Amino acid sequence: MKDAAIHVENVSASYRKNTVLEGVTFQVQPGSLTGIVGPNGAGKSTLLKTMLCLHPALTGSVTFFNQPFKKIKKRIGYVPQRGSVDWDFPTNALDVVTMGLYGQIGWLKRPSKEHKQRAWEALKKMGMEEFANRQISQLSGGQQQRVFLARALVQDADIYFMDEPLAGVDAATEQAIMTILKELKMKGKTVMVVHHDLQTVTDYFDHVLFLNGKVIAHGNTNHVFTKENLAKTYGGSIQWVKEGSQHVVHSIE
Ligand SMILES: Nc1ncnc2c1ncn2[C@@H]1O[C@H](COP(=O)(O)OP(=O)(O)OP(=O)(O)O)[C@@H](O)[C@H]1O
Repeated sequence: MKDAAIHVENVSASYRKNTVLEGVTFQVQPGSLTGIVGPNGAGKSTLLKTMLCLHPALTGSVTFFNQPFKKIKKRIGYVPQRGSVDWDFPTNALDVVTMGLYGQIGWLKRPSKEHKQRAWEALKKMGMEEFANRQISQLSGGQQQRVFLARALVQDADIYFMDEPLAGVDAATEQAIMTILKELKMKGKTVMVVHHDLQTVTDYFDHVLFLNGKVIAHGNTNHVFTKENLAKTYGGSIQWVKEGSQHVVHSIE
């Protein structure tokens, strides 16, 4: 067995007295594309934040390629939930993407022409080059999401965490983002994505982590994405609907 890209052991987290995560343990292999699913309030965003030291863990440990976050943070990319970002911050799309390079540039140094060129290329890859000089507050939600993806890409990380990158984007943006995520996986990168659309889990992800305060199930999508695990995770808040000859799952939260 290869060294785990991510090893989470017995992690618990809370907001004041409200325990949100309890005894979360799992390992993720390099080169996998994992969907994190669970109902609203299950702790999915908190899990990402705790792994990235943006929220304190009460217990447990998290390592990436056997190293703590602090030692390896330049190799980790994060796309936060769109709603958690201050989009009024006065900056343009190209500068947001260039920020993804600050680990390499150094915070007090100015980006070189080559850095700007790399940022521009990442924007281009996301089909956003014509918006390079546009203030981020003047982009649509899907365009903002593409800019954040470009920022993560330019970083050329080994591990990526993305919090609902597909929320509220149109079908074309969804396909563009999924193409990029599958390319990252093909290059051997490890990607974990918080995801809400249960219908696309089997198409999009090779692994799935069912979370509801604790890990309900985790593993290869073909083995783990079952009615039983969906019921254990969502309780009564899912429905099976007959579409043609198949039953398809819908979340009704
Ligand atoms: N900053 C905060 N202060 C207090 N409670 C919080 C805070 N952030 C989240 N919570 C609570 O922690 C729980 C888990 O929230 P979290 O955002 O991690 O869930 P989630 O699974 O990502 O939910 P969703 O699918 O709705 O985005 C919820 O009950 C939420 O109300």
